[in-house]
Amino acid sequence: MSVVIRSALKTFADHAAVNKVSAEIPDGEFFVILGPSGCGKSTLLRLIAGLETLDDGEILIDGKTVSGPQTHISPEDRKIGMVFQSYALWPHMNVRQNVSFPVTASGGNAKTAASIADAQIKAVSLEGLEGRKPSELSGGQRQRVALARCLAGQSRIILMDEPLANLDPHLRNAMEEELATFHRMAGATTLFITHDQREGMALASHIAVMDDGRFLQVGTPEEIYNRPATEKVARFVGRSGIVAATTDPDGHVMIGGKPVDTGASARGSRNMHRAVIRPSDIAIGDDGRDARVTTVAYRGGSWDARVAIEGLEDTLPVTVQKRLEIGETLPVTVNSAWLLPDNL
Ligand SMILES: Nc1ncnc2c1ncn2[C@@H]1O[C@H](COP(=O)(O)OP(=O)(O)OP(=O)(O)O)[C@@H](O)[C@H]1O
Repeated sequence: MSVVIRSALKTFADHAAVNKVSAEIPDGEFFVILGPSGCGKSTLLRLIAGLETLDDGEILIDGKTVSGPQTHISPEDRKIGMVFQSYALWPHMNVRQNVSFPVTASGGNAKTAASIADAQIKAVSLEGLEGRKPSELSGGQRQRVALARCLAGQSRIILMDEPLANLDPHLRNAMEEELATFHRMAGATTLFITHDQREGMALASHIAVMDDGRFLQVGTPEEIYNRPATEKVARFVGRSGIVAATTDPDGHVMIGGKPVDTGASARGSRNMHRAVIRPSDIAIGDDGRDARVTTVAYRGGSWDARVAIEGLEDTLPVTVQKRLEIGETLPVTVNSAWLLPDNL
């Protein structure tokens, strides 16, 4: 089922938590809303779920208005599956009963419900805990029960509010893969919110980068990474350095006095630009300029570092295959860059 959001506005006191957001999410998408804490992600999801009313605008599910100026369909009539930060499990039911609840509640027989529940309990690696009550589980285990229950409901639209936030990194990676597999199999339209750009990039078919109640950019993960629309998007997604670029009289784009390839970037008519430099834009080799290492972090097999080049106002990200010391110098060449379109 498709979800269409038209100029959705939600204000708390004087602050627009969701400020005229629009998006068209086709059937079967894995749509990730990515943004820092407090940017309005949860409020937007709650509006789609029907847990909040709109101040203005409209939300349509499968072409039908569910929230609008004169309309507010109740959450239970929207037929949406939800996994929110608060797990909202039934405290008196054990794991199997919780997971099978959506099936029994919609009239499925006990045998079908148990077999669907067991498959989902296995998918989230909770076998052996079927008989436990939520109070006898860890936070991460409860989150997995909530996820399994949502998957068992077989809704055509699933809303997820940071469902993996309480899991340890190992389990989180495994659950990401489970989610991606489940999505490929079931094909339910999924709206997933996170402040973790790595997780968002891994799961999304499209990402909306949200800040201060607005969508800054909507695109595929590759578009958002390779062609960020604004400096905020470039800084929020992936590693980057953002520096001034100029166009010389022959039309070459120059960074720190050297020409760079700006690929598909639009240039506009101005000769001053802001340029985004990613690790893949940088080569390390003998004919480069001296760059001083300012930070280093081991990433398992490689090191992520930042380097400072005299005359450039931001440090640049590099990935190297050997240990570096802070303060040492590397020969660095900036080969390419993306010119930000927001200040053309
Ligand atoms: N019921 C409410 N009453 C008043 N203000 C609220 C309410 N719900 C949210 N807000 C405010 O609206 C803004 C957006 O909140 P929201 O929970 O949607 O952000 P978020 O991006 O989901 O954050 P997080 O990632 O921390 O959960 C915040 O400034 C928040 O304080």
